[in-house]
Amino acid sequence: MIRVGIVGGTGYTGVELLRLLARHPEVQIASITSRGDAGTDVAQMFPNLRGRLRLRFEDPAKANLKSCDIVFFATPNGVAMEQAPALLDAGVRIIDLAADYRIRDVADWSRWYGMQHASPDWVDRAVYGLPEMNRAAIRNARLVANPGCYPTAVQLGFMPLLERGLVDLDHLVADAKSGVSGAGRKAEVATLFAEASDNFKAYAVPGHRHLPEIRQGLSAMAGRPVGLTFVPHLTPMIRGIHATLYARIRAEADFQAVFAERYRDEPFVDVLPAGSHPDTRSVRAANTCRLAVHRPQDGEILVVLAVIDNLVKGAAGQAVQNLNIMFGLPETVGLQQIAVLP
Ligand SMILES: NC(=O)C1=CN([C@@H]2O[C@H](COP(=O)(O)OP(=O)(O)OC[C@H]3O[C@@H](n4cnc5c(N)ncnc54)[C@H](OP(=O)(O)O)[C@@H]3O)[C@@H](O)[C@H]2O)C=CC1
Ligand SMILES: CC(=O)N[C@@H](CCC(=O)OP(=O)(O)O)C(=O)O
Repeated sequence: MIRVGIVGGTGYTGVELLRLLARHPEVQIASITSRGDAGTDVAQMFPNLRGRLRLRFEDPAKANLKSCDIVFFATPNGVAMEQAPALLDAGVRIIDLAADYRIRDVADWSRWYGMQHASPDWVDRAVYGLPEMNRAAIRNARLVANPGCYPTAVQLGFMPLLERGLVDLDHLVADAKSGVSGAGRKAEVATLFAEASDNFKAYAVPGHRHLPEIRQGLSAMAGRPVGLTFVPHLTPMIRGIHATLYARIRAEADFQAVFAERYRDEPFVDVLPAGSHPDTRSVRAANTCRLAVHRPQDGEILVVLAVIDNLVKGAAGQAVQNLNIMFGLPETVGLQQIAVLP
């Protein structure tokens, strides 16, 4: 059994990791931490786990994380960069669900995240954990930077077009909407029920911290820097991301066939039949990205629709997919959940 530790077990991505890993046949959860709730029974905090897990939260300062084969950091930005290096030096492999190791340009990361990087040497050695793009490198990675939720949906949606150079690379547009769990479990006015329900708004239009991450990924796919406008929105859903992507056609192709071919062997990307409109609820609680490609009015703009569950393919599910790849397991182990409808 693979011994797993989770730092930051009381947040939304933490409990999502627990939901997935509790039924993973090759994994034993050895340790899960909380600073504020050390000693509390995990199933007391998260009743969905009653009868499935016998585990207590441990103080991160006292937890024996070095005895683990792999540790997930489900913590705010800036925690893994401080704590991961000692574990890496002890031979523990790491998957960071936060952004500490996602951006290769450390100065750029510091500008967007507003802090100095505590372990810049590890940034070069980290592998960006988008399996559909980086599967081979993830296999041997010691440190995986799990992608952000918006970046997962936007990169999977644009990838087939950019890899083949089919669209104008200078004027890509990503208009994305997220459910409220994307903001985490911490108390915040913007995510109060009375603020976020029955409401809809854009935010961070001048620049969201996922912009450099998405641009970095899209530029790697295209083989040169891309121009991107990215506008996130908060919707009154609990889970889900819906990204509507726009690109001007540069070379003619059967775009439906391009998407179907690119993702034919991908277990977690579902290209819908031509004319489809994917629902966020069709991926709720599942590690799936559903895509549809449209060419409205046979015009010169392609529209790609991409939906994921921000907590699953956008975070914990993708992290478990990466664990499976890193340990040579079939990629779908523990990740076969069907989305919950209605
Ligand atoms: N929510 C989402 O959809 C997505 C989130 N992410 C990223 O994943 C990470 C976790 O997100 P999420 O679960 O939503 O966040 P939450 O705010 O819900 O949870 C954060 C967790 O981190 C712990 N924590 C906070 N500070 C520290 C610290 N200094 N040392 C150790 N533990 C700490 C908290 O526990 P305690 O205070 O008890 O110690 C808590 O369990 C974030 O970086 C987020 O950006 C990525 C993709 C999607
Ligand atoms: C709805 C909402 O607030 N979403 C979050 C992004 C999700 C996230 O956690 O992203 P990182 O992993 O890069 O931090 C936000 O816009 O800040």
